[in-house]
Amino acid sequence: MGKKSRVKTQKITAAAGMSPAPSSKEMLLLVGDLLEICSVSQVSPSKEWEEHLQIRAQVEKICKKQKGLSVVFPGSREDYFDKFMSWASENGILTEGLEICLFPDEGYGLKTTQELKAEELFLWIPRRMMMTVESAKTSILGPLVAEDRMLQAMGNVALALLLLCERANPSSFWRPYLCSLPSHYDTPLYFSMAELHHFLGTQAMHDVLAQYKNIARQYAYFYRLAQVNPAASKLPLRDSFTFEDYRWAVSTVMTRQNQVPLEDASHVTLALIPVWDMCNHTNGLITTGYNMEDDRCECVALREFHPAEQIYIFYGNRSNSDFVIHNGFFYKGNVNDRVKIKLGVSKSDRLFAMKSEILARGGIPASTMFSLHCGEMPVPAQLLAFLRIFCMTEGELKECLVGENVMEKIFRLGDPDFPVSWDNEVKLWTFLETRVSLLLKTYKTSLQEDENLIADPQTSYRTKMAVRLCKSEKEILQGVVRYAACQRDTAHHLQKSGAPLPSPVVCKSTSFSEAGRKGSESKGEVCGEGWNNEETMEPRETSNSANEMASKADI
Ligand SMILES: C[S@@+](CC[C@H](N)C(=O)[O-])C[C@H]1O[C@@H](n2cnc3c(N)ncnc32)[C@H](O)[C@@H]1O
Repeated sequence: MGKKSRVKTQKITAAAGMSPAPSSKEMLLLVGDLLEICSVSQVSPSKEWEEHLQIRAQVEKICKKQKGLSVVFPGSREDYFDKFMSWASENGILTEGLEICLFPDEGYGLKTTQELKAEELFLWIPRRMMMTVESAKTSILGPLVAEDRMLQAMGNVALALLLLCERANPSSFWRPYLCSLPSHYDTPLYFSMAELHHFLGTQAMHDVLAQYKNIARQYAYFYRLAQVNPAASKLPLRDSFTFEDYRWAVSTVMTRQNQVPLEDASHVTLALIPVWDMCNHTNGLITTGYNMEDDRCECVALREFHPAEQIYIFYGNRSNSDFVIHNGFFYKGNVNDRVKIKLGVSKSDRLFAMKSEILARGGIPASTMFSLHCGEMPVPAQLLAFLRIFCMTEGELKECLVGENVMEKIFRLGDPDFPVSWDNEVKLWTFLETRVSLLLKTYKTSLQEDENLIADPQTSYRTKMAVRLCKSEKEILQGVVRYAACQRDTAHHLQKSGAPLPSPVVCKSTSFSEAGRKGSESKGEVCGEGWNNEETMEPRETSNSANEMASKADI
């Protein structure tokens, strides 16, 4: 069926002037080499760029062979918006008062045609309209998911492959949705080498390169699987599965996925949620939840919106590095912005055993990534506790290990109001100031140079994004240096004046762990890191309270 419509979207195989489609054997060899290059683990930071060049060269070789083989829809996405919104409303999505509109900063988004009050329900999407990992299991992809451990463990990959299978099917139920999606993205997977270069020296660079490597490795793994596994014999991926296809599908999932509860609420699953995923991000609270009674995702207004205004939602507590790497945009004025910094107790430290024991009791690894935040309070409780332990004398360490109320003492280490000693305070703030000042020296450009590049109309959107990230990292780090110097001076002054240490009457803190973000854990040896964009919608009673939903949904 669908021969006629297939003509429109089917791949172009060896059209005039093009090289003939590569043989499966040839492709398997190229892809096998890619898998090998991408399977080297633990590359030292100084070698990561070199490794990336090697991966890129192999990917480019593959892409050259695959030129013209991807499925593309004719015309542009806006040609399909009317059909998409009609399909959505005919199938139970509440679209009344909503229009898709082009906005200068965020691309397409949702506009309200009516007055919306804060916390007013304006959009719902029934479960059957979502593309979920469960849809993948019951689709043509089902037999492969049932067989492959990697696909079972990585819902985001299953969703990406489902997108590609549905895109190749002219009679897909999802067609109006698929046609409405962007044809390309601004995630770093799409950056040219020249654009990527602007991440050099940033704290985000490692994650940018790791993302590319993971996706290239996944592509090689799943390309091979589609070719050799009998459970994949009926998949359109066997005839055509290009790197470009995978980069598109991964970026679609990465920039639009969300977690929703399963029907029986036992677990969560990943979902693409049509129409809702047209909403762009602003600072605020999560206002989307899952109504288990009506089995649908519901979204209430973050604040009041007037007719013709864009409706924004809040994507979650993410840094600009998260936004750039996983969503392909930089958000100016991000109140949750932060920079990662690696700190650890050296194994050659004479007091390593005591320090790591106290850290372990407080749930902090002896060596890990910490966050430095933007704003007035750049040092979170967990990092403060680490720094205090890191700088303790043997006597101070013993006090946290033996005696009464040691756990209370350990948890209090994250409380800025209760220093261990003035000497410890002076040491830890001096250490942080020095460490972050050194980090600032590794950046390749000055703030002024960044600003010039951003202001230059010749600079590409993607380059601007990388430069803005670089600039914001430096600004956060400069803020930390100023804060640490100020804290050090205050402690020094109090020490000199013989001020008594504040003594706690009631223990204020019970834990200094930072709220963990979903999706950052490693999900499999071949596939590496998750794509780190999903938020969770927890089951909830029918309610319009934005705050109630936010507290339940923002994990
Ligand atoms: C869920 S989609 C929203 C709809 C999207 N604008 C579109 O055209 O399909 C998320 C994407 O929208 C864009 N976006 C969302 N919020 C943004 C913002 N505040 N600034 C710039 N781009 C934004 C980014 O490209 C992001 O990957």
